[in-house]
Amino acid sequence: MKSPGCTPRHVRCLIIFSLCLGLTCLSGIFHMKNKNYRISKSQEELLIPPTPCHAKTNVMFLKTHKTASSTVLNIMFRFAERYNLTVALPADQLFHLGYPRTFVAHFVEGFKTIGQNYNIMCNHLRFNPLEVKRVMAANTFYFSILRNPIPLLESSYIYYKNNVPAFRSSKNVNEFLASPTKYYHPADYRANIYARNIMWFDFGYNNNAEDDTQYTQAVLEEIEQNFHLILIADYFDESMILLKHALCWDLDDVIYFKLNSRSQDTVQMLTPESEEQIKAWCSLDWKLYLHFNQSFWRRIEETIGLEVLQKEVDHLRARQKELMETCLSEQEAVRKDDIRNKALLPFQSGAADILGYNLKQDLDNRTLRTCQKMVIPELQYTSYLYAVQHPHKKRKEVGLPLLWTNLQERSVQLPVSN
Ligand SMILES: Nc1ncnc2c1ncn2[C@@H]1O[C@H](COP(=O)(O)OS(=O)(=O)O)[C@@H](OP(=O)(O)O)[C@H]1O
Repeated sequence: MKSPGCTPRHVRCLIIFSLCLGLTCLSGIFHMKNKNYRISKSQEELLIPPTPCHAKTNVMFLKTHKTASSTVLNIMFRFAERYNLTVALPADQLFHLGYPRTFVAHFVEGFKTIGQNYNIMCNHLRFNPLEVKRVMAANTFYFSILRNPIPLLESSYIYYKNNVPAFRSSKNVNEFLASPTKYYHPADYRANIYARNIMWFDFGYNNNAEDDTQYTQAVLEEIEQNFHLILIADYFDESMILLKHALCWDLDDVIYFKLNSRSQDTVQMLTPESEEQIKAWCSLDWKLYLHFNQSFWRRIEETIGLEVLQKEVDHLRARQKELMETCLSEQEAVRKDDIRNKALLPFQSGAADILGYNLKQDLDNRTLRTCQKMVIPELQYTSYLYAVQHPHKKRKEVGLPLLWTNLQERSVQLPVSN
């Protein structure tokens, strides 16, 4: 017996409708492959399909100093190349966006013609939200990275030993910290920024301000409003996983080789007194770090959870190891004098021996290109991207041999030496 109103035409409609529904579900499943999905517990329990997310391509990274930020810049540049994105690069011969001057839009190459159409911004600058917003699209994701001020100050001391008056005039980092005001003179304010609360300064605030609770609280709140995410360099791998989720990127987008690190013999041991002194001398940075270290772990607990985090960190490390075995002659960074290809020599500064990498000799062209991008230091990569994006401008000079010729910059794949 047929149910009322169930004519052959209705049956055909029902079959067509079911087919469409099936196809829609199937296409959804294929589309989901290799993408990240935020699955909340309730969704899991109810077996509701997770909401897909789309990789964010408008991203601003505030590159703070001595915080593993060169490694992050390398990740950002590789991502920009992968998706053919426009990077807000420093104008003319500069390698930073006007630092230490407060950022203004015209520090960006091509701003007058390109306007508010840049996708990625990640070279050093002193943050100034209104001017950055003139360059970056309205839906831009803002993030930055902080490091424990104790190892950070030691790192700064060695790296800026010759440039910063307060460091130059002291014998070593412990002597400086025993009585910082003896070496840190207010008259040298500009040249001394790396010697006190450098992260506070990079975020655009006064690094010599009085540590007053109301003021610091207001600054922390403002940073929370301006940035979607603050990473912690001391938990770099965990940071990369959190970033990957926040941006809906693939794991391979956040695989990295550590860049801009020092040889162990150029690291000075801090005394316990010096460590305590840093917390007081750089109390603004100390507060900044404590606050965002706490929110970093809270964010992990509220989003991916510690268990998933650990699994993904393990994946990241396994993939990194695999890539190191593919790319590198030695399975680690080497001292500056041991870097064979001088085109891959990182910028050297102060009393630090900044390490770099040697690539394997017999890599095929495609692998070689991938490996070169993993190890190319910040200045060389900035100069290269600038030449690609602004072919009619004079190339930024690094003073080292070129890794890629001009032809290759126009994406012509030719055999290259490593
Ligand atoms: N992945 C990862 N994890 C942890 N730490 C890392 C990582 N990558 C770089 N580094 C360390 O960061 C220091 C360099 O920081 P920056 O690249 O920000 O320096 S710079 O301001 O751009 O010159 C430098 O610290 P020091 O070696 O203590 O000087 C690097 O060793």
